Amino acid sequence: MFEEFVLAASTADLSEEPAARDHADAVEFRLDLATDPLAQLDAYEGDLPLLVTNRASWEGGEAGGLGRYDALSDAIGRDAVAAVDVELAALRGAHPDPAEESHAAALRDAAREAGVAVVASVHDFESTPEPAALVDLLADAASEGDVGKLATTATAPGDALAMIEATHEATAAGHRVATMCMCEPGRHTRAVTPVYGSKIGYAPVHPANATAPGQYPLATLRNLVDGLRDGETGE
Ligand SMILES: O=C1C[C@@](O)(C(=O)O)C[C@@H](O)[C@@H]1O
Repeated sequence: MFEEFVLAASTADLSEEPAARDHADAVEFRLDLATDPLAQLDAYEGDLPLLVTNRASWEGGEAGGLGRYDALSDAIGRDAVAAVDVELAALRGAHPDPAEESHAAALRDAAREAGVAVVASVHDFESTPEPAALVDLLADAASEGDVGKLATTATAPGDALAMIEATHEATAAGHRVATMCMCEPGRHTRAVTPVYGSKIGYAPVHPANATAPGQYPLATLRNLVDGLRDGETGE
């Protein structure tokens, strides 16, 4: 997974999968936003492979404490689960609780054992650092996972340019990355960074269920990414 660009329909509700199938390559299942996530996984009969995310509250999600690793460990044992998201800060031991690092490392080992890809992720909910700092973050993330993912907050068009440049540089340096800016000034990066090597896009099936600010609806992002790649918009 992630050799080619993967468009993930981001959702807390796996019953959206049939609606996602026409446009998505995978489903990002947000365990932290879901009701009864393990029961939803038990009942899942969809076609699309799942990327499971249980975003920590200290990284902008709703999952509190180390218990979130239990749900992820359970999830990666399922056939439908092809990838798992783990926060880079935990993998790097940058979190104040040292148990985060050991839990994250154990989860990554278990994922590798199960043939499940690891997305090492970083979020900045305030700003977009300079391109050189972004490249460093991407290199760190890519070295900890099969893909290094970076989502930052754009407050001006220059932030989008910084992310595009960093995506290009990190990819040229041989790192497998996924990049995007959150918020309106950076929205177009979601369509454009795949041209420079970004390997994952995230979009809600229904705009009302967006999992981050500035996401395009799924069908729109599919159309934009494919249009930029193939020179056709499908319209
Ligand atoms: O990390 C990401 C990227 C994201 O924050 C976005 O900006 O699209 C959406 C999240 O659901 C996902 O886990």
